[in-house]
Formats: sequence, structure tokens, C-alpha cells
Amino acid sequence: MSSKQVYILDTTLRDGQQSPGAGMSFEDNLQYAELAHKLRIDILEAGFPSASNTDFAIVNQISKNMAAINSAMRISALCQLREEQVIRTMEALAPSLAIGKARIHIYVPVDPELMPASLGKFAEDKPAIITTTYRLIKMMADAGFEVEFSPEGYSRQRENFDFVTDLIRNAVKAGATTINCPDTIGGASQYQGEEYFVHKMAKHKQIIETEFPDKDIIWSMHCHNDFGTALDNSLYGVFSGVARQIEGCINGVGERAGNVSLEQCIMVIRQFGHGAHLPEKYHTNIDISHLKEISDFIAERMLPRQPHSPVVGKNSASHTSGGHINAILKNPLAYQPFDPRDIGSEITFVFGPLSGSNHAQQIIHKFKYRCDDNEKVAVTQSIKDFYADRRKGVTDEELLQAYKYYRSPIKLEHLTYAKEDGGKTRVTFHGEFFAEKDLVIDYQGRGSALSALNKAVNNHLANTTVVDYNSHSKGSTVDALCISSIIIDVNGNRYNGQAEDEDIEISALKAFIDAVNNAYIETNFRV
Ligand SMILES: CC(=O)SCCNC(=O)CCNC(=O)[C@H](O)C(C)(C)COP(=O)(O)OP(=O)(O)OC[C@H]1O[C@@H](n2cnc3c(N)ncnc32)[C@H](O)[C@@H]1OP(=O)(O)O
Repeated sequence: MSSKQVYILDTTLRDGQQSPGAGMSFEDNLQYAELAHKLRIDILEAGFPSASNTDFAIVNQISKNMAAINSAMRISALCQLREEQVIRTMEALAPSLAIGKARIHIYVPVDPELMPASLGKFAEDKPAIITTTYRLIKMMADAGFEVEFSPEGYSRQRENFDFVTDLIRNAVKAGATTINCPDTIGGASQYQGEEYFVHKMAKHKQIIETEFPDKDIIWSMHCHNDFGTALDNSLYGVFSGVARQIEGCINGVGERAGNVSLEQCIMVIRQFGHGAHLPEKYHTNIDISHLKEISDFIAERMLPRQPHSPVVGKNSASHTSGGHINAILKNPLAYQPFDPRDIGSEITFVFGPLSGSNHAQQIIHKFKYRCDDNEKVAVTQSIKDFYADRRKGVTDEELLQAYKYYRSPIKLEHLTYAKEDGGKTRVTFHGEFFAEKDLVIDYQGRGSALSALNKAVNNHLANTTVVDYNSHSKGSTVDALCISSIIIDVNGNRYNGQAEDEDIEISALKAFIDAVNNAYIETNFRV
């Protein structure tokens, strides 16, 4: 069976920017259009040219840019049922008209509650609304524009069904080729029964098909998400065979709770559009490999995106729980409904308190250190203890630090030193020192506390010598911290250590311990 294309109208630049704080710069609007072109959006609603000179310039420049590359994407712009707006919108879209890719989207309210609020006295004169609709649409169609007509508030038309029929009839007669039926206030649900607007669309569609058998009108969904039903409504319209166009915004931005998320519609059509039970098969022309890119753009330049946003959210392909990661390590798609690489994303992991030993082991192996199966649980527990207060997780590099601490033979808690007359130095060490705990190191002869510690280390790591050492102050005051760097040689191999402390001698001792720990770990646990 052949598959029907569902047209995607992207109104991110128009309806998306109609929410507080969502406005983007002139340049960002133009850049977004480039991304929409790459994504192979069918129709880009680029703005509302009559809103301001800048909005006119944005639409006009996008229209010019897309005409210059002969983009297959239609450029659309919105206007009210007002002649001066129609003229301004036609001017803005002139470059797209020249390549046969210009659409004008014109709207007038039909919701009985919205009509007087929005239109004032004009709302009382329905015949005038109908004749104006016919006249303005004919004007645009005669000028060569593709026309989309929206009876605004369609989903709440109530007793206005016959008025809406008359409006649509006249719009089609005048040359409109797309009839968009918005759930403007976002309150519709298929659980409304006969009042559900998609059932009314089916009736209107049937009337128009009967009256205009030669016209192939595209019926369109435009759903807001006030109750979170925008996706369900949009897809109901398509999968029930009524609609062939979906209007929405990337990341579901838009007025109030937003418009339907285009990425969700696109992926659901891809996933379920060929279901055996569907009367017809459906697909979109979207190049989904650019979905993540365009979504990230909107998240950065327009409005922030929830981490758990479906399809594109940062967490939608990121995992932390041990149970899931264990399975994903064996089968990357074990916990993904689609391959994130298809949309330009990737599966990532964040190690946290709920992660497991297979995950920790994989990170440690990635850095090329040893973590055997019989010790991975103990290693993992020590890493979790090390980061007991990091409930939101740690980076792989931070995990490696905790691993190294676990492997370190010297775990310093506290250290003091004293010098006596006669060349005696005493270092008092608290913590773990190879297999020992809390020791006192006495050293007799020339040299500092560092010599004392070096002597003690040599009992466990033979042939350890300091080959380079320097300390410098971190600031210019007398109480500035001291930073020490040290290089040691162990059996011909060199290892670095760094540390800082208020006391120059202790900073050197700590740097030496750091270097010894590095030497021990690199010697014993490097793969
Ligand atoms: C569902 C939707 O998303 S619809 C899109 C809504 N988008 C926008 O409003 C964004 C851009 N809007 C704007 O910049 C401005 O509102 C403009 C330029 C469109 C209009 O501005 P103004 O005329 O200066 O003021 P205002 O917005 O208050 O408009 C009120 C007038 O529009 C008329 N009007 C409202 N909707 C419509 C309509 N669909 N068709 C015809 N006239 C309309 C009203 O009757 C009213 O007329 P009046 O001034 O004679 O009383």
C-alpha cells in the first residue's frame, strides 16, 4: 500500500515566539530558517509581517534567503482578516512568490466566546466576515499566493458549525487550499465525544469534498498543549484520515503551555505510521538526522528545554541507573524506543549513587586501569562513598579520581613534622601508609621531613628518589598558600605529584605522597 505524506508546518518562528521571553534576535530567526531548510520542513511559518517593521524584515529576509537557494520549503506568514495586513504580508513574501513557494495564512475567530472579545462589533456581522474572507483570500490567490485559512478557535465553535461551514466554503471558493482547524485554547480531547473537533473536521471535510469534488483541500491540525493533549489531538487528526498537515513548534514552544512538539509528531508518525491496523500508511519528508541540532538551537536561543523532554531532551538518551546501564552495555537499544543516533543524538551515562559496578568498571577500563570482576563491587562502593554527597552524579574524570584514591597505598589524614637539634627530624603521619596505620618516622642526618618520608616509602616502594622539586607561593602575602610540584624516579620511571598547603614543608610532603601514589597505581593497575 502506498504511503501518504503528512506535511509539517513549522510555526516555531511565529507561534513559538508569541510566548513571553521567547523572542529571538533577527539573526537567530534567519539561522533557524536555515536549520528548518536542512530538516526539510515542508512549510515554514516565518512570522507575522504586520506586527512590526522588524517582523516584516525577518519574514522578508527569510523569504529572500530561501529563494536564493531555491529551497523547496514553502515560506508562510500570518495575518488577520484585514486588507492592510494582507497587502503587507504579500510584500514580505514576494521573493518566495517568485519561485512559487509563498503561502499566506489568514485567520479569523469562530469561537462564540472569542469572537466578540477579539473582533468587537465586527463579530456581530457574520455575513460581513464571510464576504471579507472571500474577498481577501481571492485577492491573495489571484496574486499567485497559496492560501491557508484558519477559523481561529475551531475546537470551541459550538453553535457556530453552520457559520464555520459557510466561512470554509467561501475560503475554498476564493482559492484557499489549506484549511487549518486550530485547538487554539488547547482544551480539546477525544474524550469529549461528538463535540470533539476532529469529528467536526471530518464533517466539514465531507461537506467540502461533496461541494468541490475537483479540489484537493489539505486539512490541518494546529493544537495547543494546555491539557497536554496536543500530540494526541494532532495524531488523532492524521491517523483517523482527516488531516494531512500538522502545525507545531520545535520543542513544543508556543503560547501558554505551547504548541504541539513537532519532533514528537514526526517521530510518532515514523514509529507508528505504518501500523497494520491503520486504514492508510503515513510518513513525513523530514530528515530526522537534524532534529537534535534544531532542538538544541531552540533550547539555547529561544526557551530552555526540560531535560526529560521526549525525543530530544538531554536525559532522553542518558542513563544513570545501574539496572538499565547494565543492560545497555550489552545492548545499546535495550532501554531506547528508537536509536538516538537517528536524530543526531547519542546514548550517554552519568555515574551516580544509583549506578552499578558494570558501569564503573566500563569507565575505569575506558581510562585503561584495572578493575577485575571480583573487585568491581568493592571498587564501586568506595567510589560511591567518596562522593557520598554528590547525589546528582559525577563525571567520568571525577570517578577516576575516586578510583585512584581507592588504589592509593598512602591515604593521608593528618601530618606534622618537627626538627630537633642534632639533625633529628620526626614526621608524625595519621592515616594509611601501605599496610600500616598511623606511624612516626624518625630521621637522623642532613635533609628535611621530605627525606624522612622518602626513607619510609623506600621500605615499600624500593628505589624511590626525588629528582626534581619546587615550591612557590600562590599569592604575594605572608599567609599565601604554597604550591609544590615534585618528580620522583622509581626504578627508572618518572612520576609527578602536586599539592598545596599553608606550610611549605607539608605541601612538599603531600606532593611527594601524590607522586608515590601515582607511581604505585601506574605500576600496579595500568592495563
Ligand atoms: C491564535 C493566534 O495565534 S492568532 C495570532 C496572534 N498573533 C499576534 O497577535 C501577534 C502579532 N500581533 C500584533 O503585532 C498586533 O496585535 C497587530 C499588529 C496584529 C494588531 O495590532 P493593533 O491593531 O494595533 O492592535 P490589537 O492587537 O489590539 O488589534 C485589535 C484589532 O484587531 C482586530 N482583530 C483581531 N483579530 C482579528 C482578525 N483575526 N481579523 C481581523 N481583525 C482582527 C480587532 O477587531 C481590533 O480592531 P479595532 O482596533 O478596530 O478594535
